[in-house]
Parts: sequence; structure tokens; C-alpha cells
Amino acid sequence: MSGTLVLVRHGQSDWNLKNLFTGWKDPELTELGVQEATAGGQALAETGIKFDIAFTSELKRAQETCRIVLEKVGQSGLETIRDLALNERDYGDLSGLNKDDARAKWGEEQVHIWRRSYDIPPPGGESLRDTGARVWPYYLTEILPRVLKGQTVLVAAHGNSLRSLVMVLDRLSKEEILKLNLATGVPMVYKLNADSTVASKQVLGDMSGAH
Ligand SMILES: O=C(O)[C@@H](CO)OP(=O)(O)O
Repeated sequence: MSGTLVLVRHGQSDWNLKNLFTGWKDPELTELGVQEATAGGQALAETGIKFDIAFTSELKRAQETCRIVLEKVGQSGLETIRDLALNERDYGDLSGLNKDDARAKWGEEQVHIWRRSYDIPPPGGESLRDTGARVWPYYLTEILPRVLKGQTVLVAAHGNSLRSLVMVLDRLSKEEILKLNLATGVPMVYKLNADSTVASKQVLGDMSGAH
């Protein structure tokens, strides 16, 4: 067994609340989002976990979630690396549109395909495969080597940038990834084997309400 990898999606953002496609846009956490990040951090604190390093994206909602989680585990100010590679999937021309308006215009099925399919990109944006094509190399070069050295690593990022990682870690098919939604602020604790496969996965909270 090697180290521990903790993945957490940011708490609810202002645009999640307003039901807008967000992507690379940069809204703040809502009050509920702060509470969710706090609850996730609290759940981690109860396990007694101590991180060696944290990674987050270039977007405020993930950075703020990362900061809150570190505060809750008593590690404010821990070295934190920010990188565009961990940003949310770029929603292209859908960014800023209301998701219900998009369903009314293009239909429920098409919008679901844009939101959750593996390889069909929204107009002008990234598919999950495109997102994985930047997240995965970053994971392999910057994050995984630390976990394999035995470190405990926090990654605070986004619904779809994390789905692209979870797809590979959990060995999900294109059909299975279509159904996977990550809840905001719920940490996923992975223990990895020395060959970088998953030894165990523990979800500290409720993923069932995610959509
Ligand atoms: O708007 C977004 O960028 C994402 C995450 O909030 O939305 P969706 O769940 O539709 O992929």
C-alpha cells in the first residue's frame, strides 16, 4: 500500500445555485457552498487525516473549498499548488446559459449528453475526454508520484475535472460515467497500491443527491 489521495468537489457556487453552466467562469461559493466545504473538512478532520500537500484549480470556488478544508483539518497555510489543468471542463458556448433554458431549446436528452457523455463536447467546449486529456497527465506527473511516495494529497477541484479522474481510478466504462454525478463538498478518500491501482475508496458523506 502507498499513500492516500483525497478528491473533493467544491461546495455549491453562485452559478450552481442559479442553475447556470459554469465551466471556466469564476463565481464564488454560496453560503451553502461554504457550509458544504466546512462539513467535508469536518468529516476529514474526524478521520485524523493530515495532508502533505494540496492541489486545486485556478478557479475561486475550488481554491476557497481547499482553504476551508485545510482550515478544518488544522492545516491552514499548507503548501497548495494551483493549476489550470484541474479547472472545470470548459463549457464553451453553453457557459453562462441557464440549464433549463438549454433543455427547452435543445431538448433534455441533448443537454444530458453534453453534460455527462464521455466524448461529445458542447459547442465550443470540452468533452469529458478532452478534460481528461489535461487532467490525467497532470495527475500522472504531479500528483500520483507523491501518493506513491506515501504522501497524503488533497485535490479540491470540480464536478467534471474530478469525474475524468474518478472514471480512470474506478475503472468506469463510458456508459457508467454517464450516470456518475459528484456531490459538492463530499470527500472521496482513495488508498492506492504501489502499482497505482485503487486499494480502497471511502466516501465521507452522501453522494446520492448529486445531479
Ligand atoms: O456548470 C458546470 O460547470 C458544471 C458543474 O457545476 O455543471 P454540470 O453539472 O452541468 O456539468
